[in-house]
Amino acid sequence: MSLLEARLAVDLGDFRLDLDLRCDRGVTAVLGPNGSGKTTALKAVAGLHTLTSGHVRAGGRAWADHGARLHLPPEARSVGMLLADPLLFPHLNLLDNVAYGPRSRGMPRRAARERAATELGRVGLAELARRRPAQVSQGQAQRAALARALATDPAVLLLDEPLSALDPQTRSATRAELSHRLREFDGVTVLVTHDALDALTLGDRLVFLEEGREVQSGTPAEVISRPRSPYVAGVVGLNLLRGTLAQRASATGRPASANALDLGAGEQLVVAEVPDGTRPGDPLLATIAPEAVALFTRRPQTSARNLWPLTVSAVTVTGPRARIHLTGAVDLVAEVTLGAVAELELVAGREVWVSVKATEVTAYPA
Ligand SMILES: Nc1ncnc2c1ncn2[C@@H]1O[C@H](COP(=O)(O)OP(=O)(O)OP(=O)(O)O)[C@@H](O)[C@H]1O
Repeated sequence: MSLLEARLAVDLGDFRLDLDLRCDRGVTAVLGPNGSGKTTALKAVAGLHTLTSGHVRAGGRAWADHGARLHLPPEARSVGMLLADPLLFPHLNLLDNVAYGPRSRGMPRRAARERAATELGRVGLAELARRRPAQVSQGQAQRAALARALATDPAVLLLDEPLSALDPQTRSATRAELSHRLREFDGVTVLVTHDALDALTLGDRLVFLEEGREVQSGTPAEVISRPRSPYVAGVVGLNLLRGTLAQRASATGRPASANALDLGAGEQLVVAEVPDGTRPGDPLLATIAPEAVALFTRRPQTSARNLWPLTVSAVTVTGPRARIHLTGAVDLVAEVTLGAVAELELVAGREVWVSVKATEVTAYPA
C-alpha cells in the first residue's frame, strides 16, 4: 500500500479535478500548465477543499472519504506545507517560528524549542536561530519555513512552487538544500512546480496534469525517453511529433527500405528504426532533440532524410544558446548558438530550410 493514496474528485465552478494520486516515500513532482489543477490537488490532500467524491488515506489513516462523509479539517491531518511565500511570523525569531508548529500541537515549550533547533540545524540555519525573518535572506527564510513544515513530523509534506519567488542564484542554492533535506525525510513529499529543473532534480516520480487529469506519470528517465503529450515533451525540452507508420514503398519516392511516419497532410518523417512489432497504420510518437534540428538559409545538399522549408515564428535566448521556433509543414524547435542566430539572421518571419537525420528521431508506440 502506498503511504499516500488519494482519489481526488473536486468541482470548482466549471473546473473538475479527477486524479488518482498514489505516493510512496520520496518526492512526487506534479507538473502541468497554468490552471491544470496542481494547487487544487494539494489543497484537496491538505483538507482545504472538500471532495466531490473519492478519498484520502495517508500513513494508514483515513483523512477524507466522501462515501463515509469523513472530512478531517487541515489541522487534524498530519501535513506540512511550504508555499512560495515563507509566511514566517515577523515578530518571532526563526527558532520560535519553527517551534510554533510543535507548540500548537501540544508539545511543551522547551521540547518544542529543542526540536526547532534540531530542524534549523538540518537546513543549515543553526547560527541564525535568534534572527527575525527581516534579518535573513529570502533563501534562508524559505529554508526556515521548510524546517517549520517538518518540525511536526508530518506524514505528508506538500510543497507548492517553493522556489518560484527566489532569484536564480538563490534558487539554485536553495534547491540543493531542499534536495538534501528531502532525502532524509521519511514521509511522502508532493511538490507542485512549473519548473522542469525543480521537477527533474527533486522528483523521484513525475505526474503531469492537464485540465484536471493525469496525462502521464513515471520516473524522470521514463518521461524523458517517452513523453506522451506536447506539454510533457516541452517540459523535458524535446520536439514531439505524432503519426502512423507509413507503408514501406512511399509515394514520395523514398526507398522501399525506409521507415517513415505519416504525419498527415502528405508529410512524412523518416526514422532509422521503428519499434518491434509495429505495422503500417499503427500510431507512433516520435521525439527529436532541438540540437538535432539543423537550419540552412538555402536548400542544402544533405544526406539528411528529413528536409522541410519552414518559417521562424519566434526566437528565445537562454544563456549562450537560442531556441528557434519553426512552423510550416511541421512545427519544430531548434536549438542553436547565438553565433548561428547572427549568421543565419534568424528573426521571426524568416524562411529557412530545416533538416533532421533519420538517426536523430526516436519513435515509440503512441
Ligand atoms: N476557489 C475556486 N473557485 C472556482 N474556481 C477555482 C477556484 N480555485 C481554482 N479554481 C479554478 O480551478 C482551476 C485549477 O486551478 P489551480 O490553481 O489548481 O491550477 P494550477 O495548476 O495550480 O495553476 P497555476 O499553475 O496557475 O498555479 C483553474 O481554472 C482555476 O481558475
